[in-house]
Amino acid sequence: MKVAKFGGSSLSNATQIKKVASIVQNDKDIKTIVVSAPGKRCDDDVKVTDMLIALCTNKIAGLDTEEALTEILMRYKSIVEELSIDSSLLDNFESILRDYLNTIEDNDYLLDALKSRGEDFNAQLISAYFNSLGISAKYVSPEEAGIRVTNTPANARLLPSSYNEINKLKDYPEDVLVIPGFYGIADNGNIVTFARGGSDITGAIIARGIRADIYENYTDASHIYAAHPGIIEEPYKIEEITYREMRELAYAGFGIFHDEALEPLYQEKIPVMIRNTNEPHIEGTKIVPERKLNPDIPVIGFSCDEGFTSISLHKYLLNKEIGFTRRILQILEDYQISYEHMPSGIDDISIIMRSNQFENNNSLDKIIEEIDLQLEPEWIEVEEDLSLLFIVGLGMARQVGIVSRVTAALAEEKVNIRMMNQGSTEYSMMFAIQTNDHEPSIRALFKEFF
Ligand SMILES: Nc1ncnc2c1ncn2[C@@H]1O[C@H](COP(=O)(O)OP(=O)(O)O)[C@@H](O)[C@H]1O
Ligand SMILES: N[C@@H](CC(=O)OP(=O)(O)O)C(=O)O
Repeated sequence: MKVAKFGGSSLSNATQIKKVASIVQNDKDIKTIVVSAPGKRCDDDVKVTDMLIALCTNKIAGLDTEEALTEILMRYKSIVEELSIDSSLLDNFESILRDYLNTIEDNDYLLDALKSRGEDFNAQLISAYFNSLGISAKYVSPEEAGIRVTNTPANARLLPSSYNEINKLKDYPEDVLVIPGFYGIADNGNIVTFARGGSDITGAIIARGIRADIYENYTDASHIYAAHPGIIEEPYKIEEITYREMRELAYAGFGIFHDEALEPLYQEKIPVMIRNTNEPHIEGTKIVPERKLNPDIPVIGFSCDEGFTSISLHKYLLNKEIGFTRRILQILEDYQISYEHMPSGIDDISIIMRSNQFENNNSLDKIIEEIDLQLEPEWIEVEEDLSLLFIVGLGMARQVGIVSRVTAALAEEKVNIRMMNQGSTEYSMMFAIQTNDHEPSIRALFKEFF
């Protein structure tokens, strides 16, 4: 039994939805599908999720919402008309959006409720379309499926007790269940979304809950490649990759699969196939607990993510000062900031954080002030335009000379390594670099290792 998740690129218009129907018709093992909101139809298009966010932003700013609302409804109208399904669905979509805009007072919950409709409306219309083709399908809302989550807007976490309820989906008599991705229901009834790209998370949760044999993640790429295909023209196709390797790469830039989606699958050892809706005959990349193919190649992929800020501080005899790190972390906690890495030397320490946490507030300045006041360092330096580069591969463990190959390749491109980190498991190395070195670094490493 399979769970298949179709991403926004696979559902961007009626033509794409027809391809999805054909995949489902040709594979009787697919019993449940999880769907995203319509994605971009071309490079300069806008995802429905982003249109819904814009609608909410206008509402909160007290601006006119009619134009944004109409544009969203037009996206669905064009799909409904081309698929020749009952157009009364559209009236229902409109009244739901209007109802949310008029009744939800808290801005964070309004945003999540509106965002969730992208996937919810798509699931309803896809289910209707499947039935019109003679596929016995049922739309199942996350509430009915039992996806219970924490009451943390835009950052839902599944309540583990949900799995028992989700398991009951196996008993539905229909051939295919169609479940909207990206959100769950909090105990007080609020709609709460996962992080952006979170339909992968719903897919993984459903796969785990019903103990699927395989979780297929359909997108617009036939494989996971060793480096971002937008940077390397003909990247190496990965046939098999382990959960651990994928976790590291997905964390920093491999946007093809959400890093939070691996955890539920890893727990039940459910293999993941990355497949292409436009080329369903290609088998794609398999994410597995242990890989049998190419166990000895040292590096399996490189990823790089932009948007990091570091605070570095220096103080003579810092290493002797008991509680120094704890006090820094306490300051971060006071401002609700999470950190990603903390490279250190005997007299200096750096804290690397995602910069988007400082958007729309001046907490970075306040944190620096607070550190200065409480810890009295000799100097503090802030860098706001950092990227984190990851070199990943289980085969790197116990191999001598990998770091020197990496640093030599980066040196040749005149990339200045600002900080570096390697965990004791030796399957991942992190280098902090300046953002304008992102693409040259990936190209240099690809040339060195593939
Ligand atoms: N290493 C990689 N291998 C393949 N695709 C990648 C990689 N890194 C990033 N991508 C990008 O991920 C995209 C698919 O993810 P996404 O746009 O979220 O798809 P969907 O809308 O189907 O969920 C691909 O089009 C590709 O540009
Ligand atoms: N639609 C949501 C969730 C999602 O997973 O989308 P996609 O499959 O297009 O990455 C978003 O844009 O964040």
